[in-house]
Amino acid sequence: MTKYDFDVIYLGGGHGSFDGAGPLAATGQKVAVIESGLWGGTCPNRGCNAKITLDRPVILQREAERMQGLVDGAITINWPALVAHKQEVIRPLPDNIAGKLQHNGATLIEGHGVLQDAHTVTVAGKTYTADKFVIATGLRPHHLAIPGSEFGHDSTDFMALSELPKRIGIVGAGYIAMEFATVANAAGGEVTVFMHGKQALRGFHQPFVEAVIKDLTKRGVTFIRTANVNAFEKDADSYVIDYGDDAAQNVDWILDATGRIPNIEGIGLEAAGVATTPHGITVNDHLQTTAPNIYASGDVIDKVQPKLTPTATFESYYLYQLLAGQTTAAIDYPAIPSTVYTSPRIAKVGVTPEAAASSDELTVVHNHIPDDWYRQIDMEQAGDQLLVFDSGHHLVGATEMSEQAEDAINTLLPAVAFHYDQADMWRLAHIFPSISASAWHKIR
Ligand SMILES: Cc1cc2nc3c(=O)[nH]c(=O)nc-3n(C[C@H](O)[C@H](O)[C@H](O)COP(=O)(O)OP(=O)(O)OC[C@H]3O[C@@H](n4cnc5c(N)ncnc54)[C@H](O)[C@@H]3O)c2cc1C
Ligand SMILES: NC(=O)c1ccc[n+]([C@@H]2O[C@H](COP(=O)([O-])OP(=O)(O)OC[C@H]3O[C@@H](n4cnc5c(N)ncnc54)[C@H](O)[C@@H]3O)[C@@H](O)[C@H]2O)c1
Repeated sequence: MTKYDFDVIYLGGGHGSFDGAGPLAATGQKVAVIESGLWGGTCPNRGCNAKITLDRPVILQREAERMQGLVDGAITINWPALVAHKQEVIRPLPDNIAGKLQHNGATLIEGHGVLQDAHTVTVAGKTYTADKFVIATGLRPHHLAIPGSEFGHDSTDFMALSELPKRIGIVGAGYIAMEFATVANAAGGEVTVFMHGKQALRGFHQPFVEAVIKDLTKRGVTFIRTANVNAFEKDADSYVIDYGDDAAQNVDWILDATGRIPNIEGIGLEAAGVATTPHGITVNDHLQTTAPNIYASGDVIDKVQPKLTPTATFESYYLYQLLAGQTTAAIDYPAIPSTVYTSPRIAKVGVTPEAAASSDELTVVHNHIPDDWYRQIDMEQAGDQLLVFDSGHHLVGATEMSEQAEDAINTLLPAVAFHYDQADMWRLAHIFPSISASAWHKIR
């Protein structure tokens, strides 16, 4: 038994924490998790799970649209019912996550934790000590520092709207802007996206991004490029977005989707000797901060890997293995996949086609999605896939724009992560017909 109350205390109860805290507690270590909001953090309550529930009818609407003639009638989205359904779906998640942690033997502490030194945290006036800490406090929405910024809302506010406003102005052109523009447009909103620069979704294959923008434009979304949004104003019953010299637009609701920033202030990191940058907590290749007994996990880390749930889960599980003494190795990240849940989606993993273009060792294979008989079933009319192979025909990267891109890319992950050769690829027998069989057919 250590001289501390706990072996490990986690600050924050999201994926960066609970995916590893549970298994660690199950080994018999004394583990506590502190959470100031909902158990499970952003992803289940106001991120991935919540968002994808709102997306599902959009997919149905698009599928019915493509299949007109085989099915009759357009699908319209009942927004209030959809938001209520989303709430029903996600309501049990915090209790489920908390219950699982407790079942594994972890102590749950509710409240805002503040480190007092490298071994002590206070929560609502109570003090707890630990041999080690894991900081997993995540990100919060960035708000533009402009006059009237208080009239802007964030993604959590959007997903809680009981009525969909008529005219919606979205500032930013990243994941949240593009996904929520898709949902709001499908549900009948008049959407304008104010882009900071010329490109949306930097980091994704731009021809795919432009195809999605073109499709959304055809559906009535307005994209204003290089909009210098410099003020929000109240105007009777509506709001005005000022975006340049004499350029302004009236809307009923404003989504400020200009990024997310790390929760590193007001939690005692300085007192504990934990160094930070504006992008988050500085860690070494063992996710150890500048205070040797304090680790960090998830979105709050300053890192090159994408700040997504699969990354947070991977880090959390790695820390479990490290703190349980099962490994001493540095973290070895796999290629982290990601998807923008527009319709069509854009998904990617590993080496990009852009990086491949500047290498003599890599080959890019192009597949046009509508040529695949399996995609013809639900009449996909647009979409492309780019596969990157090395000289030994190992798949090292893939990016796809299609209605089922997230599943097509997901199924290929083992080939990328484990460097499958042709023999390995043929050892797998996929359920047929399926999106997996369709995707694997293209890489063998
Ligand atoms: C709208 C939206 C959609 C998203 N969609 C996707 C998606 O489709 N796929 C995907 O992979 N990722 C998605 N993400 C990103 C994903 O949600 C995050 O990468 C993931 O939640 C990170 O987990 P985390 O544990 O690091 O942080 P979080 O889940 O944010 O957890 C941090 C927790 O710490 C708590 N906390 C902070 N400070 C303290 C303190 N001092 N004391 C106690 N508790 C504290 C917070 O309340 C929070 O619960 C989305 C994010 C958003 C906002
Ligand atoms: N499908 C997914 O996996 C998913 C979905 C939603 C969110 N997320 C996560 O949440 C994070 C936050 O999402 P996000 O869309 O807010 O961030 P983002 O970083 O993806 O996009 C931010 C956007 O805001 C713009 N911007 C920045 N400063 C601006 C300014 N001053 N004026 C106007 N525009 C400005 C940027 O150009 C960019 O287009 C993502 O990076 C991702 O980690 C993931």
